[in-house]
Amino acid sequence: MLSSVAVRNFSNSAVMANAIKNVTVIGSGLMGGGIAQVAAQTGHNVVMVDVDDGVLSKAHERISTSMKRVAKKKFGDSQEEANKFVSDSLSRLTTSTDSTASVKNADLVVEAIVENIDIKQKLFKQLDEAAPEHTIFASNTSSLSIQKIAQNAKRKDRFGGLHFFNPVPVMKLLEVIRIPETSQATIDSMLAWGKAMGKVTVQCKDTPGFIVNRLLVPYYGEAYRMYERGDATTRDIDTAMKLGTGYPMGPFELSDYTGLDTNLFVIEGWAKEYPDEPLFKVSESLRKLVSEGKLGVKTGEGFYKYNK
Ligand SMILES: CCCCCCCCCCCCC[C@H](O)CC(=O)SCCNC(=O)CCNC(=O)[C@H](O)C(C)(C)COP(=O)(O)OP(=O)(O)OC[C@H]1O[C@@H](n2cnc3c(N)ncnc32)[C@H](O)[C@@H]1OP(=O)(O)O
Ligand SMILES: NC(=O)c1ccc[n+]([C@@H]2O[C@H](COP(=O)([O-])OP(=O)(O)OC[C@H]3O[C@@H](n4cnc5c(N)ncnc54)[C@H](O)[C@@H]3O)[C@@H](O)[C@H]2O)c1
Repeated sequence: MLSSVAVRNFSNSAVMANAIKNVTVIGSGLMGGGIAQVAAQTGHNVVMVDVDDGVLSKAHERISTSMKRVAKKKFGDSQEEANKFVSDSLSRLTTSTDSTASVKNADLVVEAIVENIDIKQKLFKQLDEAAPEHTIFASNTSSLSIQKIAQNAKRKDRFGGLHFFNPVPVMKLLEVIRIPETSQATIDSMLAWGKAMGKVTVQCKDTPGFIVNRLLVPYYGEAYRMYERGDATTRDIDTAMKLGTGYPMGPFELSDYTGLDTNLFVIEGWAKEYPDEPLFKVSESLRKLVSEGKLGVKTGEGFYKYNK
């Protein structure tokens, strides 16, 4: 359902931004769960979609735990207010395994499924046929081109990137990405929604890695190469970056936190696309850890060991 400021002339960039009330988040993993959580916490009606009910119920549990942490911080000693915040927020969150049915009332669809171009393209083609005309589509991709993801969708003026950061309930930044066809009304709606989500927005063209990951990838790469040459240990590199620059995590801790499979997927894609760029060369230590199933915090071991 659209609010009274809603307008339907998407070809006119001067029109007022659409107020986004109903949000569908496709993918309920690390990122989709976080996006759905924050959207529900900030008063949006949210449908969260994944491939089966088992995955969705685990995601619902994680969201509920995280919401309690947020509520504790927000309301301190007032248990009553904290409980109300959690139950009101959860009442706005529903789940579904049917992605096409889930977009019937959506003002905005945020896709946060696996980082695979073919699967993302296929999904958006189906959604394009099912969603109302006014619905805005966005991808939370870390590394893929938004233009390529949008390839099979007709609504290119209502397509963009909304790149959140992990953990979504904590990280304040939202990158808003435009492709050449994205209308100004769509950008305005996405910026307004980002603000309503409590995030600080920055804008960027559809360039590899947008702002943050374009800078983060060479940084990781240098750290991995320093370790592989034996110049310093992972622990000392992490300590140096935390205490020397004030970063909350060093590059190896952050890699384990994000997931080494995700890191490998990103860098292999870029190495293939930009074979002459030495900054995008795949790291052998990363490749080895992933081949051994050591994916970081989620599997109990990556560059470091974790208690599961
Ligand atoms: C050559 C080869 C190179 C190959 C490299 C390829 C690289 C590819 C890179 C791409 C990867 C994709 C990246 C993605 O697209 C973009 C990103 O997301 S980048 C990652 C961004 N995130 C960060 O940088 C996180 C940095 N870390 C932190 O900010 C903190 O460490 C932390 C995670 C917030 C945890 O903080 P801690 O203090 O350690 O732990 P606490 O548990 O005390 O938490 C602090 C504070 O936060 C609250 N909190 C934490 N987690 C949650 C949660 N899930 N839900 C709710 N609240 C949470 C917690 O309650 C605490 O609050 P407080 O009590 O302090 O008020
Ligand atoms: N992990 C990060 O730190 C991070 C940060 C920013 C952006 N991203 C991007 O966000 C996206 C999701 O990453 P993630 O870390 O949450 O992954 P994840 O593996 O934790 O979650 C992906 C979820 O999508 C579901 N899924 C897969 N195909 C689906 C489909 N067709 N329909 C519905 N659900 C489907 C999976 O079952 C899984 O639950 C990726 O594009 C990733 O690049 C990741």
